[in-house]
Amino acid sequence: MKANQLIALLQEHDLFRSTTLPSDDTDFASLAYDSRQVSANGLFVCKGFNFSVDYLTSAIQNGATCYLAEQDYHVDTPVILVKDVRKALSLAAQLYFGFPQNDLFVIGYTGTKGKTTSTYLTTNILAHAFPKQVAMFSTINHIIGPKPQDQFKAHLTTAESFDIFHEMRQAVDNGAKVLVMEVASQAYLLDRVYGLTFDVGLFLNISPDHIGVNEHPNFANYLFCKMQLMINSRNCIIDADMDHFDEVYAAAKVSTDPEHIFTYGVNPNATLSIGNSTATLTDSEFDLTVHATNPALQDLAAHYHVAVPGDFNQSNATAAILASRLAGAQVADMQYGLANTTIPGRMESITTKHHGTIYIDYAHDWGSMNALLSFLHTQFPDHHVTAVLGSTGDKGEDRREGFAKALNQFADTAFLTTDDPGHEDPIAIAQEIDSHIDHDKVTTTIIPKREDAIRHAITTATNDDLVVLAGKGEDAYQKINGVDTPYASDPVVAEDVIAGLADEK
Ligand SMILES: CC(=O)N[C@H]1[C@@H](OP(=O)(O)OP(=O)(O)OC[C@H]2O[C@@H](n3ccc(=O)[nH]c3=O)[C@H](O)[C@@H]2O)O[C@H](CO)[C@@H](O)[C@@H]1O[C@H](C)C(=O)N[C@@H](C)C(=O)N[C@H](CCC(=O)O)C(=O)O
Ligand SMILES: Nc1ncnc2c1ncn2[C@@H]1O[C@H](COP(=O)(O)OP(=O)(O)OP(=O)(O)O)[C@@H](O)[C@H]1O
Repeated sequence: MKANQLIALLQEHDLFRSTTLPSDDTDFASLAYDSRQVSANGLFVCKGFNFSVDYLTSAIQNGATCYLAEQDYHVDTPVILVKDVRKALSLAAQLYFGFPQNDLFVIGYTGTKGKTTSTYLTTNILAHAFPKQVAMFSTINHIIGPKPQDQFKAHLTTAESFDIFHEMRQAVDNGAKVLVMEVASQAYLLDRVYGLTFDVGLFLNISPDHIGVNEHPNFANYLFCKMQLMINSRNCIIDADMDHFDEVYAAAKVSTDPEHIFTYGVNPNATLSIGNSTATLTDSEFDLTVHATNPALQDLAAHYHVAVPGDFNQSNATAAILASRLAGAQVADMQYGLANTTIPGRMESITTKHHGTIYIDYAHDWGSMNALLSFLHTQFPDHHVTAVLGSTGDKGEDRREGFAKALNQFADTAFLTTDDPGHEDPIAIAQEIDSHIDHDKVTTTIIPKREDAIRHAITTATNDDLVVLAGKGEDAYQKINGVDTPYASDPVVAEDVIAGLADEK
């Protein structure tokens, strides 16, 4: 990467301040933001809340011949000074990896809930339409090519900019033509996708979450960050039924012609309206009606079967239908993809012989718990609903009252237990949830050990009961005192309990 090209790009974005490089003809052999990843003749980027000048010293020892930063650290190495280092890192990564986004149709999902589910649904539709050409960056894992080694676990919902463009380059080199990715609000807060224009940006919903230390200072900032996806997308897709719809639509209109803004939902005025919806305990079906003259959308008026239950998953599926049409998929691809996708830890179900239906679901805030329990309560009003849940320690304290609110409305029994307590006492967290419970409506029992709570819930459930194991999905750990402590995972514990029940044999 030539220094003069980087400087020109930074100037274009009004980010460049000055440099002490002796010549702007310098050619960097590598780029890194972690001192441990620096190699010979590298450019090292100094950023981060916990940045230490020691990292710069060790980067220089490891081969950095220049650093890029917001301040001069007065080390005997040339510097490129910039106004905003996170934005500069994103641009430098795009230049270094040859702007891989230009060879991809990039679809980005934001929303408080449903990003992972919709990303999986879209990926599977597109994988049917364009085999071996679809990359995916989700909270659960990343796919950057068709070989087994091209799939790996994710660390963040949206990775650091350098890693995004690095993986995009690898995906393109492995033959990808489309990328489906999750865009967390933090991605805009921390400029992880700065300078990236999405071909399609989807806004699924918003409810208060991720507000606090190291996250957003308030809801307005959370909404503002999420809305940046609309401003940075060539086509926008928005849930017509969501809170703050008008603000999100207005953000989309800032940079996108209304012809390229699409809406969906049960709302009869949406571009795609969901109707004739039917649900079983384990899946659902619906029809779509098209309210647009755009000829490219007309055949989407069809019948769809989704292999995951929940009315919210019909919304996620419809978002995926619109996004995959814009990427070129046919209705047959959509019908196939939706009918054949399950998402790890999202509305996974186990049907027992005598202990009802068990759901393993990642619901871990009021919005998701409310969506899940209200769906079960409304669709299956005669069934007894039991929930097993805790609430995370060290963050999201208001979730505790939110869970109680959802339980009071839609559950009959709750086993309150441990869920990533961090540095807090899980029993105290459970008691806090319990303090907001209306005990005339919900019977609660606090059982600290999660495995025991699941065992009690399943063992005491009878034929038509619905048992929700909420919050952990397929996580095989509990975050306790800063350590990811091994935990078998909810589905494994549930299967184990069922296997041990005499009447299930
Ligand atoms: C508050 C926050 O979001 N921090 C993220 C941010 O950290 P940062 O840039 O401040 O960097 P830092 O961790 O302080 O480290 C300082 C710098 O020193 C470097 N370093 C460090 C050690 C060393 O030996 N040498 C060295 O050079 C590091 O590479 C880094 O560049 O950038 C890092 C990647 O460069 C992220 O790993 C880190 O995420 C932390 C772990 C995190 O937990 N983030 C959460 C809040 C988050 O981002 N969540 C969202 C949303 C999830 C959702 O929607 O549910 C997500 O996208 O996952
Ligand atoms: N469209 C939706 N509206 C409300 N709740 C939803 C929706 N889609 C999924 N959920 C609920 O939210 C849970 C998490 O879903 P998913 O993992 O797809 O969302 P996410 O946006 O990736 O979440 P997170 O940011 O917490 O990782 C699901 O297990 C389900 O209970």
